[in-house]
Amino acid sequence: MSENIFEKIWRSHVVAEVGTDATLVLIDRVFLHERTGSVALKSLKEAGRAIMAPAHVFCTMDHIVDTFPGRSDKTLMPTGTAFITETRAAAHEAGITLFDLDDERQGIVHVISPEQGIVLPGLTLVCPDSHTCTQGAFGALAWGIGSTDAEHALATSTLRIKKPKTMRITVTGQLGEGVTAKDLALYLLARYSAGGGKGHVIEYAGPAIEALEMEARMTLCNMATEFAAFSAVIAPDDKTFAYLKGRPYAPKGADWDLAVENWRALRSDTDASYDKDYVVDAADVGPMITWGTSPQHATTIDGKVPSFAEVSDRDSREAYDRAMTYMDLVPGTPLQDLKIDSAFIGSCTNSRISDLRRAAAILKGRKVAAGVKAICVPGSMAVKRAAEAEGLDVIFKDAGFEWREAGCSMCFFAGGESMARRARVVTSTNRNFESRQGPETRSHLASPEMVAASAIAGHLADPRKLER
Ligand SMILES: CC(C)[C@H](C(=O)O)[C@@H](O)C(=O)O
Ligand code: SF4
Repeated sequence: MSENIFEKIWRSHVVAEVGTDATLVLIDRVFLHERTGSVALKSLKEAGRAIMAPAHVFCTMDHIVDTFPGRSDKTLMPTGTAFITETRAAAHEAGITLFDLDDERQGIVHVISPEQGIVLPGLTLVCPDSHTCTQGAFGALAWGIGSTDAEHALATSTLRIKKPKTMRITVTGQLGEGVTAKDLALYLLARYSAGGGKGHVIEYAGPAIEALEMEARMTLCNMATEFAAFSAVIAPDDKTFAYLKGRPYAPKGADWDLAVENWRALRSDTDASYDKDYVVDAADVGPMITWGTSPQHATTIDGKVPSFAEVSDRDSREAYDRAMTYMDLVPGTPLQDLKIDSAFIGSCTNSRISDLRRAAAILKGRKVAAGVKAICVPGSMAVKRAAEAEGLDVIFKDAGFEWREAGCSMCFFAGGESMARRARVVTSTNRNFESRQGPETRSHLASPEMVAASAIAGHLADPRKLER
């Protein structure tokens, strides 16, 4: 019987069918962070349970840690220190691998897991964090869970879940010059709505996906969460293997050769079927920006703030009006007329070395507009070091950007770091909810190059139009 890639991974992980609507599946890797992982470790201990496979459990400090140079266990978040110190103590006691604040491998969980070769094709990986789907870019089944499920996974190396449905999005042709994976993600959200992937594992396929480098594939898979999907997956290929080869936790020697041989079979059969099957032409995708408070509120940068009539097929009048008031917008305003207060480059969506390189190419020899607060937070300390080795930090700093230590930072106000009240922020992150980046902040999601171009212009701007 023909199978798609999800079904192949699923089949090889089924332990037992439990009841009519749930399956017990084997969990190969668990990743934790100090915000939610600490909760799981604590209650596991209180229940008197041990971790089944500590060698396959990893933990990082990313959400609550500050990203200022010279940071310590003290945090801007008033109760943050306890999360850090308790996670550290619990991780040591449990014998799991911890990427602590002073560890050169520290960074955002979904950035460092691939960097370290912890996620591998065909594995199941869970983390109590919604953007775990990022790691599906490697042909793994990786998904976000709650802290209680994390406890179950830690104690038993299994999870009881309902089998998700499948959806394929085939992207034909090639993305245009200056159009990125982030633009594709926002385009799909605008086209199919933020609920479009609900309950499904999305397989991204087709020539435009095959052409994406691994870091771009991660950006695309990252935003499956905004799509309400269970997860996303991309079949592994030579780019995947080249990325993983030699990574610390990837197999070595003969084991590597055998692994690659097996991984090559991890592709959907040509006659595989899906619950939903969409085809998109890459030529239809342009540089995107969000205008509202849902990731589906996206349009091309040369567009205008839409009228209700233009979005009424997916937004209620109430949601639209609320977004317009919150974002302080007037329908019909060209998006490029919107002045910004802040620019942020970072997060598990767009903080890897290729993201920083593309932003730096725009910033080189230019200055951030007067009055704009601009911040770059590399996704990991490894990304930070790589960027510094290439002199990217100097380009960012010369342009007027702050250059930070790795972490989630201002992707996530709840971690303690914040933009100014009501600031209009152009941001390379994935969530534009109310107050996501600080009290009453107005976030516009975009690619790193659009964030850079907007920081220079002082208003939302098309990176392709900057004069050289
Ligand atoms: C703190 C964590 C549970 C949360 C998530 O799961 O998404 C965070 O990473 C976020 O992006 O809001
Ligand atoms: S960078 Fe943002 S979206 Fe990603 S894990 Fe951290 S808080 Fe969540």
